[in-house]
Amino acid sequence: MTQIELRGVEKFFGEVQVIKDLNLAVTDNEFIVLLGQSGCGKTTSLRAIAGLETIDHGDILIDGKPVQHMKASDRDIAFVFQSFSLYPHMNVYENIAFPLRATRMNKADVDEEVQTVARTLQISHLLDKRPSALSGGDMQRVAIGRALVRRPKAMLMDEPIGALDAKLREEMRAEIKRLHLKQGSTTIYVTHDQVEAMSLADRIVIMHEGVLQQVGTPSEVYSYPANTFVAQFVGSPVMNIASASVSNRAGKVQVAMEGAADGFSFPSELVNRLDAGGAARGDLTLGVRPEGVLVEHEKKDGYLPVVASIIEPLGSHDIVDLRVGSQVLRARTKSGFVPHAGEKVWISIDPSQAHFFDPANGNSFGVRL
Ligand SMILES: Nc1ncnc2c1ncn2[C@@H]1O[C@H](COP(=O)(O)OP(=O)(O)OP(=O)(O)O)[C@@H](O)[C@H]1O
Repeated sequence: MTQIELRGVEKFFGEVQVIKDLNLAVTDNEFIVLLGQSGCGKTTSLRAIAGLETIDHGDILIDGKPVQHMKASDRDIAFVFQSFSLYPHMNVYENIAFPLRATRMNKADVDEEVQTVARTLQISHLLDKRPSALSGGDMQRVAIGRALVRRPKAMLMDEPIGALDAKLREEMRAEIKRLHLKQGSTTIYVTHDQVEAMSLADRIVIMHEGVLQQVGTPSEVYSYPANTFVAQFVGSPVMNIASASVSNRAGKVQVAMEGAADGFSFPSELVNRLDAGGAARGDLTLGVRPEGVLVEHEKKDGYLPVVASIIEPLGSHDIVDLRVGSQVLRARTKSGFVPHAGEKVWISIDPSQAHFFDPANGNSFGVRL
């Protein structure tokens, strides 16, 4: 059982505040991913939990006990870095055994633990090799093995597969997930790669400029982004974000993008929901993922004529840029559906896939149809 909690954690480097009032409760066996752009404070947060960095304010609790004044070595937390940080003069067996030898465990028990971890990570055949003879993926397996072998209370991983090439990253991602399902240890994992975050996390913590933006399951942050930052950070290609206005004329609700003569038709309940969500009538920020932009060759009720400007063929589907008023919406279509740039098509927005944000602060009104 390991729970980790951060309460009002703040951290300054000189004058610069890099963590601002961070509150987070990680439950036992949970796989939490800290996600955000470079410099948003992910690594500093992780290092603070491990005790590798001090904090200026707040509490860090492990199993309910404040640990912010405790030495890193007393927190019983394992840390896996992006650089593999193995001892080059030791073979794989000795690297994995090292943390156990430091606890003066007897030789037979050390051997049993090392062999078990090696089997779990499928590196038994590498035990007598030196790190220099290993591939990047195997080096990281060994680093993870060395972290796991002493059965820490929690595993902290800082971009552990960031230095590997794309194919190997995908493989290692699956392995880390398998390992977590098998071992079930409380894990906090840092990455700037949203695909990695979505595929590994029980819950994702999205950070921006030292401020936590949203915590949720991958499907929660994808389907109900709390603000435009999260909306555009999670999902690929990114969600379209556009200035728009909502009008209600003669019982017909229209959502018009800035600069467009006409609007898209929306069910009339949208206005009631936006009112209930606290949105002022009129201008707002519309968000829609490319799969929520509907494209037809022929005129249909509620559709607007537009011209395709750029087509990106991606094999399984295309991404088509469509100019609407002064803005561009990106749509996901079947491959070849819009054959050429310059093609005139008709588009609408699937009301059930529309998001509405406050243009003043980017926060979601929490309204979905
Ligand atoms: N030891 C330090 N001294 C001064 N500033 C630091 C130190 N460590 C980090 N910073 C600054 O704190 C901010 C947050 O850094 P941090 O490494 O936590 O971000 P990150 O989101 O993990 O980014 P990255 O993915 O690039 O590591 C950055 O602006 C960074 O330059």
